[in-house]
Amino acid sequence: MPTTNTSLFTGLGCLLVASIIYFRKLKANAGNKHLPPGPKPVPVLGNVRDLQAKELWLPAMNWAKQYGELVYLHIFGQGLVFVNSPEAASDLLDKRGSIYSDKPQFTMVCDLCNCKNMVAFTPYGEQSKRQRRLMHKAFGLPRIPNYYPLMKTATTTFLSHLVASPADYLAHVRRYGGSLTLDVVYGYEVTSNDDSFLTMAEDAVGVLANEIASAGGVWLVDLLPWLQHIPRWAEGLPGMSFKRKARGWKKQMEDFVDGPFEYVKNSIKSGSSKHSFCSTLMEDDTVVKSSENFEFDLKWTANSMYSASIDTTITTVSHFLLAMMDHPEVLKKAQQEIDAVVGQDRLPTFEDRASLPYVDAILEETWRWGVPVPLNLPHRLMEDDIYKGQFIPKGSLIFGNIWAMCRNEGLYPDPETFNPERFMDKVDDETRRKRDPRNFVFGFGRRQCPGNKLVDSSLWLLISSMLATLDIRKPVDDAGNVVEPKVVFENPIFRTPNPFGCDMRPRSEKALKLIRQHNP
Ligand code: HEM
Repeated sequence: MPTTNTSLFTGLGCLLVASIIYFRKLKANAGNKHLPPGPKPVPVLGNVRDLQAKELWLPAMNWAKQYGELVYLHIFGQGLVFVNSPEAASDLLDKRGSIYSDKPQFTMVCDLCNCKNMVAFTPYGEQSKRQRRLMHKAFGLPRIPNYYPLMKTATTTFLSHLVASPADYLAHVRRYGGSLTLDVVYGYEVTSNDDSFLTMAEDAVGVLANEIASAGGVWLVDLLPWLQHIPRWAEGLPGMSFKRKARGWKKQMEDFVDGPFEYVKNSIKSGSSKHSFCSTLMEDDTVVKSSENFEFDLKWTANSMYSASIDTTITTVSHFLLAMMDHPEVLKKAQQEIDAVVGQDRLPTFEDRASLPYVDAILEETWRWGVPVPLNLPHRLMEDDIYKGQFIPKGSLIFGNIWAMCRNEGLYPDPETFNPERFMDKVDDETRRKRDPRNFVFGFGRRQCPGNKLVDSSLWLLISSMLATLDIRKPVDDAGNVVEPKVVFENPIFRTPNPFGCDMRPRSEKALKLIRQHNP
């Protein structure tokens, strides 16, 4: 047998032995306690064959229907728990947050690619709490109106780019998401679609979601962490190229973290800085003095917000466009509401929001129907736990099954249909609160998305302005036939559709004038 294969087989052999030991230990710990039900595993490998990288939320939904509110699987002894009901998510991830708020420390992403200080990966403890405090300071509800002017500029710039080159709509959405966050977080103004920070972010976020975290983010080195120490010569062996890849990605991630932060520091030094998350906190002496880790925390926190906002924004806007193309009657009804409340001589503003309930219902239904992060980002259980008589072992990865919650027929009858009317029904406050998809789509407990209030405002302004000024239709080919958008999901974490065709144009001369008036 050639040496290359010998090494691979030795590695797999060790994995097998390690898994047997681990699984026996797990069984011993479980004793006669009952794990939650789930698909039947095979010895040692566990449920490897049940898992798939693409659209895992679809089988996860079937498991939820078959087994109930908690489902347990394992791969090589590593427990995976799917939490399928809002009640269980609240009981475990919210109320028992002190043990359900850790994050898995995968060797590939955290150590080899050095992403361990990005907020979504930091273990639950002092550092994650410090970082979340910084974000809360800048993005808590009372601070959101400070960002309204930036949101307005980003929205009107987006509309004017869109009418100038509608075919490039996806590039404009990317620029919208990236430039708004660059401005809000670093005070940096993007001036073109190929801006260097924007491109850097797009590449780095793409590598993170599609390469480092592909196949759910689990690499052989995550299961056998000692493999991270293989010598350079071994990197050419089959299955061992991860270390060479990680070196390149680590440099890319560090440049992505350092570049925009250096920009803020230099602009503060030269006196040219704009108001932003970083500049506000850097110039606040009380904050600086209160923590010796301040600059480090700030640099990584700023980057985390930047990286977390781009794919999620693109995903949400994509679902909005798909919904509008499929439901012209919804678009029309929203335009009638806007025309009645706002008129056609100006764009909607935040003061109009309370008078535009149908537009709000469209945003809510877009979150619910689109589900940007269907299985949440996994949390890690820090201690053995028991829930309704079921044993959940310490170290299990906990997936909030947001997809199943947003497709819950009790909360949302006919859940596959995009139907904003469901949020227009007169219901009591308690029912309204329970059915608000924002309870789910931003995750849970102490790791819940810290950008949720910001994005609820920024995307409201974006979609209300699009509804006010644009017609959004399925494209038509040269022969006049409607081209159905091809909707394909390949990303393992975000439910981002692959690019699809969409025909957007000003709905009237007046609308075009309005758009041009803001960005001549
Ligand atoms: C467009 C809509 C967005 C959606 C649907 C979304 C959704 C999520 C979800 C599901 C999580 C995981 C929560 C958990 O682990 O329980 C998360 C985490 C996070 N999000 Fe968002 N997000 C969005 C936009 C944003 C924006 C605009 C920012 C920043 C300005 C942001 C910053 C973060 C950060 C830093 C984390 C990690 C939090 C932690 O682990 O402690 N997100 N987001």
